[in-house]
Amino acid sequence: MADEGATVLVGHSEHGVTLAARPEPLRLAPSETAVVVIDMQNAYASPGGYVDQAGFDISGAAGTIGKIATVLDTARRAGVQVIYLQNGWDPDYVEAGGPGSPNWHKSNALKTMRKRPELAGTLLARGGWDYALVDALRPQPGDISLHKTRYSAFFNSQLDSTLRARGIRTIVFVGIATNVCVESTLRDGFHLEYFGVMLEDATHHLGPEAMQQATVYNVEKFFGWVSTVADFCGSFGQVAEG
Ligand SMILES: NC(=O)N/C=C\C(=O)O
Repeated sequence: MADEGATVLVGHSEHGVTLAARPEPLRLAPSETAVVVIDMQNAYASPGGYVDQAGFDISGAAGTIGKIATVLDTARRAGVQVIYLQNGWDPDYVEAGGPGSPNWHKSNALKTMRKRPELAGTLLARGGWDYALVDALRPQPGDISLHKTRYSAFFNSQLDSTLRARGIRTIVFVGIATNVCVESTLRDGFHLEYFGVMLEDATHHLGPEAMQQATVYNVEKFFGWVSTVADFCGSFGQVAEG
């Protein structure tokens, strides 16, 4: 058993990099690590997108975009797989589920469209502006893009098979929202035996600031590790330059 506070060795990481993280550092092989970008769509990060229309404060969201771009640049140069997730449904909302689905009752996008019929067909519909990734975070050659229809990116998606086929053991999470889709996916990943790391300053919450801190606590104490953009780029940047 590893000592409390000692570096956790993940997979074949003998010649890997050490990432400063809480509650302890991780030793990671770049080829067994993926950065998963959760839902950096206009819906979640742009004025006029779904969460803005639904009445959430999105003022902090824009600040994550540049940080995520920096992380992705370092990851690609270090040979770390970049995987984008996009949340939403077909334009007819069949994938959203009807009244028999809890999603139909809880999704604030669906609720907002029911309350404001002029928005019907616009929010989180595949092919539309709201569903699209923000311009500054367009996938690059070699990146993988996956669709998801529920908060957890593992549910009814290609994520698990995509990761397993590439021997990925560690998922580094960035994106929105910390306390909804990021946390749901990191928790499911934990139960599927993935090591989950959340970069706390490259994620943004929905709701009060306490939500961000609650997820940071949950991840650090129960489900994974918490690190920062500077630490990620410091560690994996050495591989990128080497
Ligand atoms: N990406 C997310 O965390 N989404 C949260 C809420 C929603 O999609 O309604």
